[in-house]
Amino acid sequence: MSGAGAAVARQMLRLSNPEDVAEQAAQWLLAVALGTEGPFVLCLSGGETPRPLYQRLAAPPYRAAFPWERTHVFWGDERFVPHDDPRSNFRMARDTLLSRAPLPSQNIHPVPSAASARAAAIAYQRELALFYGSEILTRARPLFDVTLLGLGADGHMGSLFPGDEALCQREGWTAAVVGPDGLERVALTYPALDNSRRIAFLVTGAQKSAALARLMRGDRALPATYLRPAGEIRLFVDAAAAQELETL
Ligand SMILES: O=C1O[C@H](COP(=O)(O)O)[C@@H](O)[C@H](O)[C@H]1O
Repeated sequence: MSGAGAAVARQMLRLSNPEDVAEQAAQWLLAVALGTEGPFVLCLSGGETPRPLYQRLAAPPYRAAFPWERTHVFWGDERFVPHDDPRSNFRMARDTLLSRAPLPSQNIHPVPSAASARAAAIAYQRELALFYGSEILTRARPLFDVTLLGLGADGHMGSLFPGDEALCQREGWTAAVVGPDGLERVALTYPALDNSRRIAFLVTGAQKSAALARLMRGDRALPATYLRPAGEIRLFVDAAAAQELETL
């Protein structure tokens, strides 16, 4: 696990439904992107939860207002499947956002295709280091301006699952992991995720309420409990996901 370290500022926005979550997250992302000088480096989450956010960013008013030409996108994790596979996190972002927004193609940095998940993880770390300009991360100059993350009902975030040995990785920025469903994946590890200026979780739906309550209780089995980014952690949460918080 990452170090327990000093407490990190967590701010939760409780919203009515997934559409409100997407709208508030889009407004916040736009404000952060416009307030960032030079390249705006965004690490995307996969799965289903961010779909409405990505669709919103690719539509008015965000499409015209967002500084796409200086935005670079990476992924916090990827399933080890071809980019065209319906399970691909790249494909979800491409279909909802990247094919619709005027983002220069050289600013899109998917987890590379490779012969194995391990080779993909190594190639992805190389791509990240090339972009960052160093193989050594410094918190004074974070790799990502914003990292988006989701929370699985089983408590995973990105492709870091409770109990996985990748949680103990202190040096490498990426890892090849196998999820509980047997699917191989490429995950960013704590060294990379923590090298974010800000982390934002999008958490919607009743099926996430137990995991969210565990996170807010500081459950030590949850990978998200150990995140220590350079700045804040923001949680955009809908009412269904928040329902178990009342019992805390
Ligand atoms: O497998 C994954 O799961 C999480 C959560 O996905 P969701 O569909 O419940 O939103 C996601 O954040 C991650 O990127 C993805 O690979």
